[in-house]
Amino acid sequence: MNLILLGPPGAGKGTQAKRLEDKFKIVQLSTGDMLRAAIASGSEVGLKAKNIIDSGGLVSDDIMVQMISERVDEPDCKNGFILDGFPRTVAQAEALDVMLADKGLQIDHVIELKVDEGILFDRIRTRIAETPEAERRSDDNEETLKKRLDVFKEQTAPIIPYYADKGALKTVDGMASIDEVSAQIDTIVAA
Ligand SMILES: Nc1ncnc2c1ncn2[C@@H]1O[C@H](COP(=O)(O)OP(=O)(O)O)[C@@H](O)[C@H]1O
Repeated sequence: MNLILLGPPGAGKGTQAKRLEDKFKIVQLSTGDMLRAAIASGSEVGLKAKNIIDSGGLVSDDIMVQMISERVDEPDCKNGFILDGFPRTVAQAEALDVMLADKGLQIDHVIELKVDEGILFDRIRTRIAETPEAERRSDDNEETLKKRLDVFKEQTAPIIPYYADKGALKTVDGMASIDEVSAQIDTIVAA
């Protein structure tokens, strides 16, 4: 089973992806985590990505599509995967369709976690406050947060109608409790 989790920063994609990993023995592919690992390793992609991420912008579609394409080919993805943070632009969504078709794969469910903007600010502010500075993500700060939400609205939100038009989109109330959100997702994937 292959899934896409969609939603703005702070929507709870990572939390739900972890639960889905355990429940269905499929792997979470978080492009944010993959990029942070690339930065930590000092790879060429990491060097290109660092300043972009710290400013709240988006890494180029080419780099991201290549990164996901290679990752999906790894053996641990054979049971299925959860895309978290990808696609983030309509161009990425289109490239994903082509890439998966080439590999003979498909997405089974596209699940949007819907959360009001004010709540997102509160959640991320709490995440910042509760994480010691040394462990904090370099893009978890007030200035970058606003930029990340703006980038989501401008560049990522258009993929919601992209999937809705294909009849592939399921929307979940991301403001419900973590357990309720999981239950809603379970109902969708069981259908
Ligand atoms: N698919 C992608 N395309 C372009 N940039 C990405 C992508 N995924 C992650 N990034 C970069 O990594 C940053 C952190 O991503 P992520 O951990 O998913 O954060 P968020 O908490 O905003 O969902 C993004 O702000 C962006 O700079």
